[in-house]
Amino acid sequence: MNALELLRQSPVMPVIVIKNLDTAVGLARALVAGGVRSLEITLRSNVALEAIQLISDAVPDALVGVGTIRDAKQFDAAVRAGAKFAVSPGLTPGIARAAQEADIPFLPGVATASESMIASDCGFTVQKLFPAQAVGGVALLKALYGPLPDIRFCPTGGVNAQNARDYLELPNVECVGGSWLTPESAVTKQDWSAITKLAREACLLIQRR
Ligand SMILES: O=C(O)C(=O)C[C@H](O)[C@H](O)COP(=O)(O)O
Repeated sequence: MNALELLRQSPVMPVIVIKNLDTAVGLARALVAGGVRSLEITLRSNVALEAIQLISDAVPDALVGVGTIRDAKQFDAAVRAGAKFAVSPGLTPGIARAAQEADIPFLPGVATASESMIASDCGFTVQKLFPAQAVGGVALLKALYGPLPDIRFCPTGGVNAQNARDYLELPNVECVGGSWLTPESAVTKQDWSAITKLAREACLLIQRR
């Protein structure tokens, strides 16, 4: 699977922080039950790698990836844990090398035309616009489409059920990312039916063009 095919799995990529390993499998199953298969497990907790391994083993229908990659070491550790794709809020030369060597889709984070061009130069033409709302949102993506029409984006950061559709209508957007499918209160209570409902609503609400 390449990065474009990854983004086409579902219109929304949940950005997930697993704090308690006991919630990992239930949360993944709840999202998959709602139609959301690609799961970005961020390296923002100390159990993230274990969670990637656990979900990969226990939920075969999930496509488990890693997020918040900040250096090459983390990239390699995530691949060893079973991550099937990787996402970063930015791009460094070390991460670019690790991603070129690894045989998994990688979305570098970009926020400007120059960053998008540098990432594209490194071979990554499918990118995460981050933090999407803060750096210009829909207007920025429309502006980038003129000079950089071949680049495809997954806007993330400030995207939610209310504005996701505006992003998905753009020709250079394949998928949006966000944390709104996994509210901490529902995860803590292990209210999996609430999570499944949010995932299902996201898939229904967000009509592809
Ligand atoms: O952890 C990462 O790798 C990030 O890039 C940050 C996430 O993309 C945002 O935290 C999601 O943003 P919200 O949906 O506004 O909560």
